[in-house]
Amino acid sequence: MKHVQDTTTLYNGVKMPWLGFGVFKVKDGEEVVEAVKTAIQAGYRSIDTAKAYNNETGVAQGIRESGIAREDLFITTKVWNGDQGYESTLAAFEASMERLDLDYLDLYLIHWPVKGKYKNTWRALEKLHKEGRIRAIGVSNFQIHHLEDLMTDSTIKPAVNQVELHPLLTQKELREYCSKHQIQIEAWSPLGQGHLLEHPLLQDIAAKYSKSPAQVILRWDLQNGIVTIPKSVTPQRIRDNADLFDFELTMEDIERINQLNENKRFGSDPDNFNF
Ligand SMILES: NC(=O)C1=CN([C@@H]2O[C@H](COP(=O)(O)OP(=O)(O)OC[C@H]3O[C@@H](n4cnc5c(N)ncnc54)[C@H](OP(=O)(O)O)[C@@H]3O)[C@@H](O)[C@H]2O)C=CC1
Ligand SMILES: O=C1CO[C@H](CO)[C@@H](O)[C@@H]1O
Repeated sequence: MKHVQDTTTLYNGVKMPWLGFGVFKVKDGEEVVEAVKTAIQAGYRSIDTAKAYNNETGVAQGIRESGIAREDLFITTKVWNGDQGYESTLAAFEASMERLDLDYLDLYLIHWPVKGKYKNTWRALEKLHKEGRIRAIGVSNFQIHHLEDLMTDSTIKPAVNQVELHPLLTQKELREYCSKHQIQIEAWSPLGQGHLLEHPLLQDIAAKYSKSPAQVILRWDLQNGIVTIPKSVTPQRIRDNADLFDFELTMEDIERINQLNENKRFGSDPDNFNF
């Protein structure tokens, strides 16, 4: 990847930017409007929201005010746990599209693998995809066993699996499984929600390249073939997190970062969540 707008090609041919802008915990209204505008100005072309983030309306306003053409953007939202099931997912999708002020969506994800529900939810996503309402459909927080189960009797396989992934949770097995099945891995909380930025090894590597620890982690994602979606409401950080294309980590430094894995989660465990 050489440029902020470079893309990965999903197995169905859809192009998805390697770098996206996450908006979890960004308040609807002025905060999210300004953050989205700043991100688009800094070169981000992908925005990751969810019904659960309660800011789809503000995301839409930020996009409108940025003046960018719709076809130049890649918008992701997600079906929330309480909406899972066939009919309720179809209704939740229409409500998200209304709030997002869109007539097609780039990527719709099942937010969490709700037991007994996610297969019927997937049927709804397949229908919307076949109708041309969504360019790519995928999942989030799916472990290998959830993916195996989903793919045993689905006609379309997920194009993306968005999971918690950062240097303390490198998800090696899941990444290998997804790579084998041409499912693009996308990292949520890539900066460990900000907790990883004081890590001595990351600070050491950052100093060597005259970059920040955040930039080192995001570059580690990109060089590992992982789509990444850092969040910030701080204009300078939004810009810095997209300034990743003037340096390259050596294989040795990538390996040093890989060794930090502790299987440590900052978020919930997909096998043991309760929302
Ligand atoms: N599918 C899922 O279940 C989930 C998906 N996500 C998605 O992933 C996105 C990213 O994850 P998120 O949990 O937000 O956490 P991140 O790992 O992106 O970290 C965000 C935190 O790091 C701080 N930060 C960002 N950039 C820098 C920087 N350059 N230097 C110092 N601090 C920095 C931010 O502060 P500040 O904003 O104050 O600048 C914020 O506190 C979410 O916004 C959401 O879109 C997240 C969780 C779950
Ligand atoms: O994306 C996420 C952030 O918001 C949700 C809770 O409000 C989380 O569960 C989820 O993983």
